[in-house]
Amino acid sequence: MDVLLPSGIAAALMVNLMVSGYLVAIYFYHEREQAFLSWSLACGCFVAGSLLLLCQHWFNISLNMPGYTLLVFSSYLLLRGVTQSSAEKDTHRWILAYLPIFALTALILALAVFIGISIGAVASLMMALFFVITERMLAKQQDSFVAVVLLLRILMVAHALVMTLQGLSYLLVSSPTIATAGVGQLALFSHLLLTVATALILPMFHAIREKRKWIRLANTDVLTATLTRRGFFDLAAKQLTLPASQPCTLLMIDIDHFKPINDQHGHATGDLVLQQVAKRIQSGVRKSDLVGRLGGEEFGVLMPQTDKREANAIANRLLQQIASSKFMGEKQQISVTVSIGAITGVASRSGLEGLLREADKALYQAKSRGRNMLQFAES
Ligand SMILES: Nc1nc2c(ncn2[C@@H]2O[C@H](COP(=O)(O)OP(=O)(O)OP(=O)(O)O)[C@@H](O)[C@H]2O)c(=O)[nH]1
Repeated sequence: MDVLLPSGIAAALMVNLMVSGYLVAIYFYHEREQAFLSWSLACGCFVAGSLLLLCQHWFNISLNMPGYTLLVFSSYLLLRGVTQSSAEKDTHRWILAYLPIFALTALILALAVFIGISIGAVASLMMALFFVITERMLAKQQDSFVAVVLLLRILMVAHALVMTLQGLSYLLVSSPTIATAGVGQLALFSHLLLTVATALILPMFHAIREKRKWIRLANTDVLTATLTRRGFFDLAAKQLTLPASQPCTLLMIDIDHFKPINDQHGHATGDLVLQQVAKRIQSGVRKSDLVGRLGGEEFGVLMPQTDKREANAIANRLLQQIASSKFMGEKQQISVTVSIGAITGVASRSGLEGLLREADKALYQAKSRGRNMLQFAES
């Protein structure tokens, strides 16, 4: 055991140093994405903490406090990297955000020493807690179904269990035994596995998230936060591959006499009205319906599993809600109406192009019949 543990530690330290360098390289390559710096620092802190704990045996001085503080802090940094990677934008300057946790960790460990509890036990249990929280953070994310993330979550849970076991063994066994040394080796092996898997998986996990974020941004209209024309077409085409018997309805909604609003009140007021009408449309349909801005003041709504009767009720309610609302312009309140062209078809049989053509014709009829009305296309 005595021979195995130091060589195991040496291997763990070297792997951690290499992974730390690898992650810091990715940090610079990814335009200083904070998550990679946190993960790199996590490995660095693990190495520094372990070295301090080893040094105290060689130089016969107590370095338990800084050593264990760094080890606990390294597991916090892993968690921090996961939250940074899932946030749209990390607003904290990292050094300021990290300091309180570092100080708190040191304080808790000092308290443990003060009341005579094993510092190794408290540190191990705190690390287990951070691994559990990290696993929970990963589970909450939309991408949790990705196999690689699932593997990472399993490793987090396994490592949390090993750290808990180590913490309990420190608590229950007062002097080192073969059993505690065995748990120590298990913890080291588990840590190595986690570090290597983390180094392999986290960049991939981050790349998947980034790709999804960019796709979402590319598909979202900046002004109205509805889908862009392209996003609407992409998602609608997917929706229309539903089972053959499912009815679906497409609405084309166009604001009436929008040009005079721009001309009289200015483009900024026109933009405000567009935003508010878009919000009204979104809140008037189900979350599962697709709402997109197909042109300047024209919106498309695809409602899966919606027959003509239901669509009629929804569209008429939208007409009535918009006509009775006052929309805030730059200086005054504005009233607008919309015209709606609609078509109900059978999902898999109706191509999107065909539905759009028919709904557009119906919209044209609604406009020419006087506006502020709903017109269904003959299906
Ligand atoms: N403020 C603002 N105006 C826009 C935007 N996109 C398009 N428009 C304006 O929307 C107006 C559309 O005018 P038209 O197509 O003539 O239609 P309309 O005046 O609404 O008349 P009808 O549709 O026939 O009732 C044009 O003046 C465009 O400049 C935008 O993003 N913001």
